[in-house]
Amino acid sequence: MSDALPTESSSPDRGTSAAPYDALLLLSFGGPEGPDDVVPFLENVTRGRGIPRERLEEVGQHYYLFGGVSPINEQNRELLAALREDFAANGLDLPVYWGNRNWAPYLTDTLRDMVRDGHRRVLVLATSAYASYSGCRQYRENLAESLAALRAEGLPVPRVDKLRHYFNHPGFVDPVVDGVVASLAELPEDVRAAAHLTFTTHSIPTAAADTSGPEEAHGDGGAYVAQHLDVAELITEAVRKRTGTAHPWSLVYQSRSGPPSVPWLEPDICDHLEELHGKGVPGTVMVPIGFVSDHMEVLYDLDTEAMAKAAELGLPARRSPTVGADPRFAAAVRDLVLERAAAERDESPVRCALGALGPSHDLCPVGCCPARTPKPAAAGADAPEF
Ligand SMILES: CC1=C(CCC(=O)O)c2cc3nc(cc4[nH]c(cc5[nH]c(cc1n2)c(C)c5CCC(=O)O)c(CCC(=O)O)c4C)C(CCC(=O)O)=C3C
Ligand SMILES: [Fe+2]
Repeated sequence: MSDALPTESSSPDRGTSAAPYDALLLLSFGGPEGPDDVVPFLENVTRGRGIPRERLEEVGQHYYLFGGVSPINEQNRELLAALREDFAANGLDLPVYWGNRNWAPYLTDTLRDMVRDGHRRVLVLATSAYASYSGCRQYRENLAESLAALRAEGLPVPRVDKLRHYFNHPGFVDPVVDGVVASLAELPEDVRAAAHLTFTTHSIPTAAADTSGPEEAHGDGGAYVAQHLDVAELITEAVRKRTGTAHPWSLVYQSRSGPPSVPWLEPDICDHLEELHGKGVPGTVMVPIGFVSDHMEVLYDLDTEAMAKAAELGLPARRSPTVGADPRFAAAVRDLVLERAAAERDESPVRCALGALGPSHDLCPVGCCPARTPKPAAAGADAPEF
């Protein structure tokens, strides 16, 4: 159980051995890099997922507004560079690769390269910090599918493990706190002290939220909502320590898709901005804690749509940055890699985590974040063959 693990709020010295691992794989979503990529990208994302055609056309327009380019790939290149730099500077000799679910470089191609380069024990960093089907199990399904493809090609199949959820690692949280403090300072002085912190994340179907994480661990909203609430609370407290102000806050949702008949997590951020304004709140900072970089869901759904809503209401608003390629995040990944490597060597490492929930599990338990239609998933307790 995670609550029995020794926990620290800052990283201990862990040495430099990643053994038994021989490579790290950055696993992400992928995004289009030009107008011709947009439709094939959206087809990849939505294959078999029942998203209405109108929603797809609408989301396509979001990408065309930015020349058909999502910033996510460039941001992952920057994270890759930050990881390599941090590892090299700290004596961690572990090659880092990058593969995506929905766009080149595709996961299967990257894993094939890794195997050809001789790697057999691969650790995976997914660019989602929380538990959920979309942010965790779906990546594990992608891994299982790619490993099966390699096996079908007659290649050796590496063993893959996935790093634990890092939403409450100080290297993920601290840069966000800095960003919130800076964004508050950019609000007009007369609204700053009473400004509301609007924490935001991706909406998902309530059924997916309720079943996220280990089944027995959480109530309504599952691990997904519980983890976001924990992060929101600890960021608010860290901001209070820095500014002396206990800002009121809420957790809201964005980027909903799927048919209206299916319930998703609410309130939507734009409805919430209206509500805040109606209650006389003088200003807000939107804090996208659900995302690891300022990709399209941030650039469009927050910077374009939610900002337009705030302007329409006359509500002063700022959007604080995501962690991106912050060197503290790169150092956090190194800490998590060394922690997991030590755990694999049965060394009972100290786990670094903030907040009330404690460090997340290393190995997703059987049935964690279930899919609507069960598929093989690698890197979990229900996937011993990988
Ligand atoms: C929890 C979560 C994260 C965070 C965790 C993580 O990062 O993994 C996330 C990230 C992202 N989602 C992204 C893009 C899209 N997500 C879609 C659709 C969906 N996302 C969902 C959930 C999540 N999504 C869900 C439940 C759906 C419905 C369909 C389904 O069950 O799959 C669609 C289809 C059209 C639409 O409905 O919007 C698109 C285009 C991009 C790329 C942005 C860029 O290009 O910069 C990123 C990082
Ligand atoms: Fe998404």
